[in-house]
Amino acid sequence: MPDTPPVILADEPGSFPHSVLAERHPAIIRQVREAFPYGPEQHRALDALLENCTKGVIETLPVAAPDRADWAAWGVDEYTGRSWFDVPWLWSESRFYRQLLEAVGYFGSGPWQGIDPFRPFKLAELDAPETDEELAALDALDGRPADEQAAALLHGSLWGNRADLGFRLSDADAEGRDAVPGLVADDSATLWSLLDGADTLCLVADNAGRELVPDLLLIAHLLAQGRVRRAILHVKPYPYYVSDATTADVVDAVRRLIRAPGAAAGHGRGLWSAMADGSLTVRAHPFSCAPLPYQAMPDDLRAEFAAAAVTVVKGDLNYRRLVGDRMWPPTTPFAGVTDYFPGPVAALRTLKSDVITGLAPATEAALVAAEGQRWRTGGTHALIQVRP
Ligand SMILES: O=P(O)(O)OC[C@H]1O[C@](O)(CO)[C@@H](O)[C@@H]1O
Repeated sequence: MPDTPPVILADEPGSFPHSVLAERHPAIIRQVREAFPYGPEQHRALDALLENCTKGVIETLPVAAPDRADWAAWGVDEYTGRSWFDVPWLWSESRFYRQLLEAVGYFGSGPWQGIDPFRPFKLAELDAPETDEELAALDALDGRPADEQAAALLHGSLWGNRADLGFRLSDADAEGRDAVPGLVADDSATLWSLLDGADTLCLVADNAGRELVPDLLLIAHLLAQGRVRRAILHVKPYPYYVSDATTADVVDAVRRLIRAPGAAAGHGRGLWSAMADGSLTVRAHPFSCAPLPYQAMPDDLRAEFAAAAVTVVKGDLNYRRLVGDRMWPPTTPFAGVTDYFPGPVAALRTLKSDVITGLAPATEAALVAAEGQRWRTGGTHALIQVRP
């Protein structure tokens, strides 16, 4: 493991992490409030959270909260009573989403129990004309050679990460902006060598909607072609980071595929059967919503990743958790910072935060020359990095 820089905090005004806590989180509260006919109790709690998350300190969860023990294990005693801006950014962001669920009664015993506050946004994405277009493109792909199909589906899954609802709240133009040289690292040949004839693929999903659909299509293709025998799809046990996929979102996405005209429906039916016969399994491990890097993963999850031919980790947040949420020099080897991971691991991510490793010196120099440091957070670049 190379020399380790400190974890990222959000205490520097003008920095990206600071803007997430100071601007993005209040914007998310406003959007959620507008999307539901909540009662006075939820409105009061959302008001309190709005005040607390920018000016207050981290508070405890109610005694009856079902995940109090998890949070105790994840360091809540150390951080309670401290400003949101002074604790590790990874920790404060996760806690914010947990407190938002508390405010809307997601974990309570009342009528709002289990109501996903982000569902309207996720469903709007599934119903968007862009989703129709992406699914229609599958018809043309169907007659192409298997390798070409696989490469297109891998890139669909990768760039699907750009369609991230939380991201768009604060950078509405990001999706349409020109992607200067797209891929800043491309280990896809190594990824294919790990996938070919693999027994088990673990895919750690990120966002629902327009990212989960291509993730599922990639899995459907790999299973149908017999490239992998089984796939395990890790989703979040509860709503998180606005658009992160839960089991309910998997169901919505598979049903969306089945309803679509053309080739998409066949993939949807294939996924439905794969879930029925166990060749596709969905897992929702509590650690998937933990405010900690994967290096701190519990033994049962470690054993699961160790047994996979490769674990594909999707998205920006999972990348931060994979390499540690630290300002590594960009040329720090990816293999070094992931050497703790219990099996082969691949990251598929568009760049939406400062964290980056594994760049060639010439690539970093070209990015800086063209864009200063904007390439780190703009969502216009992507990477496929693999540690076999
Ligand atoms: O959906 P993703 O790709 O994990 O991105 C999450 C986004 O949220 C952030 O954590 C900032 O809030 C960034 O890492 C990223 O922009």
